[in-house]
Amino acid sequence: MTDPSAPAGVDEPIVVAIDGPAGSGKSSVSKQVARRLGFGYLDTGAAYRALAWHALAHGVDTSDSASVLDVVGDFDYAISLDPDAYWVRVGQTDVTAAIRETHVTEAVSGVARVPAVRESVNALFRSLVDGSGRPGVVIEGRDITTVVAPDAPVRILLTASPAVRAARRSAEVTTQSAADVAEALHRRDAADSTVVDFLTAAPGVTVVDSTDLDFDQTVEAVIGVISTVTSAQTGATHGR
Ligand SMILES: Nc1ncnc2c1ncn2[C@@H]1O[C@H](COP(=O)(O)OP(=O)(O)OP(=O)(O)O)[C@@H](O)[C@H]1O
Ligand SMILES: Nc1ccn([C@@H]2O[C@H](COP(=O)(O)O)[C@@H](O)[C@H]2O)c(=O)n1
Repeated sequence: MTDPSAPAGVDEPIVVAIDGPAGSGKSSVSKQVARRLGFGYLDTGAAYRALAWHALAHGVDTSDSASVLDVVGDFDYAISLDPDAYWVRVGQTDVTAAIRETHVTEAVSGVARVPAVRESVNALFRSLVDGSGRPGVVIEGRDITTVVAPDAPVRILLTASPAVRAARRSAEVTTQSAADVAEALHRRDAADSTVVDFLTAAPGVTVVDSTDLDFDQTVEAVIGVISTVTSAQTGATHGR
């Protein structure tokens, strides 16, 4: 993602890397931050979800790594980085809504724990950021601050208490009981956190805890972190 020989700030977008557990607000907050700043928005979880959808469509057992790898070859994935026109496609099929369905959410952790899958999608994420054509990109997921863009100028761990995250997710889901929603959310975090650590901030990563913040306050908090970091860098560039 970083070409050290390129003059800073000329061609490369400013990368805002955001990680956090399920239901912490990564996608909704990142999308709004991107809108406010005129940046692109990259939802990395969508790639894992789309691959899980693709594997299920081929009748694959997503807990079996070898079977998952069998269907990676014809996984034709595309995603929009426009926060006002978000879509996800596999081949000619728009899967934007389908990848949020419960059966896909339940299968996604199996796909995400395959190392070759992670390497492949991480390379894709970096090329999407580089080719965004935007002054910056907000990219969110689980390992963005640590693996995908560890050298990003802005790195944030967005978190909230488990109870608050479960309550927010439960408010969105009408087809399951609150207890079932909470259980599924915590089960997915437990599975995912065996692969990457998104519960503790890596060195240099700023924590934004939205437990006691509403949505707008959380967006402001993230924009505040971005402003602080970018103005400090501008000051350093100008010798201040
Ligand atoms: N600070 C906040 N206060 C209240 N609601 C919030 C806040 N942040 C996010 N939300 C709401 O919480 C819900 C979950 O947020 P979102 O889907 O963005 O989380 P996420 O971290 O991307 O989850 P997942 O990883 O499961 O996709 C959404 O309905 C969102 O609008
Ligand atoms: N950087 C990432 C992003 C996501 N995952 C996996 O994808 C699943 C779905 O992510 P959402 O953000 O859309 O909920 C998530 O549960 C992880 O299994 C990942 O591994 N790394």
